[in-house]
Amino acid sequence: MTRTPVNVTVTGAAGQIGYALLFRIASGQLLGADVPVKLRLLEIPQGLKAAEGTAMELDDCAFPLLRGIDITDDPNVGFAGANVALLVGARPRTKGMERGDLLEANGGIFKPQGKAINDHAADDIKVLVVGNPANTNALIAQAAAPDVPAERFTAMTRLDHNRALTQLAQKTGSSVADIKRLTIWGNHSATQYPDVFHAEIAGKNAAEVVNDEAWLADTFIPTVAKRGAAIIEARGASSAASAANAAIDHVHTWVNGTAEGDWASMGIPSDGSYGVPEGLISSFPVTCKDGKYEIVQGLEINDFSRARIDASVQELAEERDAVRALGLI
Ligand SMILES: NC(=O)c1ccc[n+]([C@@H]2O[C@H](COP(=O)([O-])OP(=O)(O)OC[C@H]3O[C@@H](n4cnc5c(N)ncnc54)[C@H](O)[C@@H]3O)[C@@H](O)[C@H]2O)c1
Ligand SMILES: O=C(O)C[C@H](O)C(=O)O
Repeated sequence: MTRTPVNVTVTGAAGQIGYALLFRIASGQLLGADVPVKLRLLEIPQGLKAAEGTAMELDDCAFPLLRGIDITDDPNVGFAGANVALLVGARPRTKGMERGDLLEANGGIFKPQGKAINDHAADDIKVLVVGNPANTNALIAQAAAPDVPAERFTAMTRLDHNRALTQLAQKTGSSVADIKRLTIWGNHSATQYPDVFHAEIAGKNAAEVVNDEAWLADTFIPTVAKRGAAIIEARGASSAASAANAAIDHVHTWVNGTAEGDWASMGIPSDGSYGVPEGLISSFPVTCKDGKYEIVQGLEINDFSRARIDASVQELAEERDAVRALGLI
C-alpha cells in the first residue's frame, strides 16, 4: 500500500467517546478500508496517561492501516498537518453551571483549538465538532480560523439522524435500510426537529406511511430530541458508542459521499437556505460528493415543520449572541 496516510486528530481521546472511536478509525471505518491513518490524540494534561494506555491498546490490535500514534496536550502539535479533526473533548455541564457558564468554559477550549487548526492544519482540513454544545462550539472554532474555509467546520447531528431512523423503522415495522431522505434540522439539542415529511420508506412517503400526526408531534419528535437525556438516565453516562458511531458515519459520508437518492444530516454553516440566518451552524439535509457537501434545495416546508425549524434556529441565534457577548466570536 503506497498511499500517504491521512492525519486524523481526535481531541478528548481519553474520554468515553474517544475510547469507542479510536479503534474504529484505526481499523479503516472512518475513511475506507484502503486508507492508512496516523492518529494524533489531544488531551489535557490529566488525560495524557489514560490516552497512553489507549495508544498501547491500539498498538496491540496490530491494525494494518495504522501508521503511527502521537499523544500531546498542545493543540499546536495536535493539529499540525491534520487532514481530519474530530473535536470530542469538551467541558461537561456540572452542578450549578448555567448555560452561559458552559458556553464560556467551552470557548476556552474551542477558540484556541480553532486558532491552532487555522495555523497548523493541512489545507484540506475537515473538522467535526462532537463536544457539546456542538453547533455553537463549531461556530467558536470556525470564528477563530479565518484562513480555513468556513464550510470545513461542521457539527454532529448524525446521532440524532440515526436515532430518528430507528424510531421510524420500529414504528412502521420496516428496516432502517429502507428509509431514505430523513432530515434533522437545527440544533443538536432538545429543540432539534427530525423531519419525516420528505423521507421515504421503501419508496413511499414516510409521513403517509405513518399517517399519525399526533404520534409525530407527541412521541417521535420528543423521543428523538430527548434521547441523549434518556441514555444518561438509563446508563448513568452520556451516549458513547452510538456517538462514536455517528462520528464515523458523518466523516465517512462527507469524504466518501451519500448514496444515490439519499441524503444525510449535518450541522453546517448556513448559506441562508430555508430561512436559516447565514453563518449559523445548523443541521440541514445534505448530499456529499468528492469530499464536499451541498444543502438539498427545493424542499417544501409545511407549517408543522416551519414552526419547529424556526424554534431550533432561534435557539442557535441566541447561543450565537451569547458567545458574541462573551467575545468568543
Ligand atoms: N453531538 C453529539 O451527538 C454528542 C453525543 C454524545 C456526546 N456528545 C458530547 O461529546 C463530549 C465528549 O463526551 P464523552 O462522553 O467522551 O466525555 P468524557 O468526559 O468521557 O471525555 C471527554 C474528554 O475530553 C478531555 N478534554 C477536556 N478538555 C479538553 C481539551 N481542551 N483538549 C483535549 N481534551 C479535552 C477530557 O480530559 C476527557 O478525557 C461531551 O461534550 C458530550 O456532551 C455529543
Ligand atoms: O444529550 C446529551 O447531553 C449527550 C449527547 O449530546 C447525546 O445526544 O447523547
